[in-house]
Amino acid sequence: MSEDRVLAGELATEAGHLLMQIRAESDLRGKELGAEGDQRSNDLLLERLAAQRPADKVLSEESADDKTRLEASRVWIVDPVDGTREYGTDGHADWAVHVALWSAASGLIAGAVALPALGITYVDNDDPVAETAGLASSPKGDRPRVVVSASRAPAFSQAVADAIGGEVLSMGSAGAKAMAVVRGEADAYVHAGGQYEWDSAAPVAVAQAKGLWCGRIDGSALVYNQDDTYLPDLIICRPELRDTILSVTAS
Ligand SMILES: Nc1ncnc2c1ncn2[C@@H]1O[C@H](COP(=O)(O)O)[C@@H](OP(=O)(O)O)[C@H]1O
Ligand SMILES: [Mg+2]
Repeated sequence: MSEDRVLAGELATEAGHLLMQIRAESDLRGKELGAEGDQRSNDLLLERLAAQRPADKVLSEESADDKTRLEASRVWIVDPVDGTREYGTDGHADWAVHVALWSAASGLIAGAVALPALGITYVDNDDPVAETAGLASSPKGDRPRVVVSASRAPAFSQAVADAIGGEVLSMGSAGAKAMAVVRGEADAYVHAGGQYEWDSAAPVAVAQAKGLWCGRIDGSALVYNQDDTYLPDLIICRPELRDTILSVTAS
């Protein structure tokens, strides 16, 4: 495995441990716990990246945007807590830490998504993934599942599910939803209406490495390290579902 990939996995896992510890020891809940977790996870990730990859730039949800990244050859794109709302709510495992590495030459070249409450970190290699029960409430049945945001589901969610003869499943966190598809608990993750590069970079790096199709809802490619980091929609799905899903979302 590349050293960058190993580092991405270590950092996401470490930040996840810190977040679990904060959640266990703190009296804070809700937005306040989310803010505390965001800040301390961000501090850890920035400190470790500065020490281990001093020449690289960082784009983080929780840091001021340093635009020198636009001329950089390597940029780490991190989300210290994805699914902040769920992190702040007892009983939720659908939150994640995202660490991705983008290069000017090749786009996303490393990515890790930690699901700390499940004790799993996924990295963008081609290791087989166990279809263990994780975030979905019941075992997957015969019908395909489309996983969508619990709070901001796209208007076309049900139409996508109908098109593939399946059902809609709600869950928090872009990373958790993408990993549900990686694990086989869902068949597609669709989103529209708003998101940023850090929400999808690491999940997409992992999903692509596991053979899933990733793109925008109009079928175009997801492009990272842009001046405007708004990247409002995406699809992550089993490749054989791509055309059917796009026939709904692209129209
Ligand atoms: N309409 C929207 N506008 C901006 N960000 C959005 C969004 N819908 C979802 N997101 C972001 O995408 C991530 C996953 O959302 P969801 O859990 O609803 O699927 C969350 O990241 P954060 O938790 O890092 O803020 C959330 O803020
Ligand atoms: Mg996020």
